Amino acid sequence: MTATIIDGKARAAALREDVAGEVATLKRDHDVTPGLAVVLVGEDPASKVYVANKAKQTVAAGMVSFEHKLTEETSEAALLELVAHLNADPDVDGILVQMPLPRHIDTDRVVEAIDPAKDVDGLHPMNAGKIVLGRPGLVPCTPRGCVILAKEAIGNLAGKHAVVVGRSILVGKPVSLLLQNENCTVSMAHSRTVDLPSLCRQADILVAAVGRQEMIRGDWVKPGACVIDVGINRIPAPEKGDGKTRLVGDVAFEEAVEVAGAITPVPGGVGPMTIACLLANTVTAARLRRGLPAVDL
Ligand SMILES: Nc1nc(=O)c2c([nH]1)NC[C@@H]1CN(c3ccc(C(=O)N[C@@H](CCC(=O)O)C(=O)O)cc3)C=[N+]21
Repeated sequence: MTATIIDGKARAAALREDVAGEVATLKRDHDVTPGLAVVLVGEDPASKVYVANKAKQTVAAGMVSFEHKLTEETSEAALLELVAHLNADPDVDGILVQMPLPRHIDTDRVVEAIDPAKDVDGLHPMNAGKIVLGRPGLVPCTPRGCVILAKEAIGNLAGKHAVVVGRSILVGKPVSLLLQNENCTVSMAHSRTVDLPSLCRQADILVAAVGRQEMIRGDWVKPGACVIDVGINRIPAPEKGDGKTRLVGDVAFEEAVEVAGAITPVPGGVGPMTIACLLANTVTAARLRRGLPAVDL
């Protein structure tokens, strides 16, 4: 059996269309154009590419993009000052500070300085707390993308056993909570889990968010399971030419595709959903900030 490949690129394009429709409605009915500010500190090449993609897709959806590129040497105080400025700017509905930040900057302090109402990354403790409580709020983008893709593949998730491998603040923890809110039975696995392969084999939904290339093998996958691969690992690809690289996930795709019922590819799976969900959160933030009800996106 060969798994259905879950087309994250197509699902993300559909979500961006919905976002563009809501942006047009906001403009028509309320004369509001949502604005997203993205802050990049330093010269990390991968981050630069992501930030450029975010800006392009923000504009394509009809929103305004504000890009702030700061040097690697930027002080924490200067970054906090920029965040305060963006918090106060009425044209800014969403603020995203690209991670990772340089080592001399305290990431938690920066995240906590962002107005929770503008925290389109969903990382502020206030928004994290709302997920725990199952209350509506701004939800982290990659975890939300995982849930949307799982639903795309298997529909209602209620009663499914989801195994989440990885417990990071950015993905593992929030995706576990979102899956619980979808009425899954969730197991959270991590580096100290005993016999990880056999736990994974019990998963109807297997979410791989460890950041280790191809760690999850085909024989860890229950036949017919839905596999969501969050990993974005850039590895050398000498077959493509000198110095070239390619992306691989946390799942050994060629093995898992033979066993799973549905699987996300890397690239073209969760990655594009992350940016589409960021745009959706920006619309949600723009509405809520003006006392308008959130729309389902
Ligand atoms: N504050 C913050 N929020 C983030 O959401 C955030 C961040 N910092 N720092 C870095 C990670 C990483 N991230 C990705 C977004 C899109 C793709 C994506 O679109 N990937 C494409 C391929 C891109 C390529 O070819 O390089 C794909 O998987 O098909 C990947 C990774 C967001 N992150």
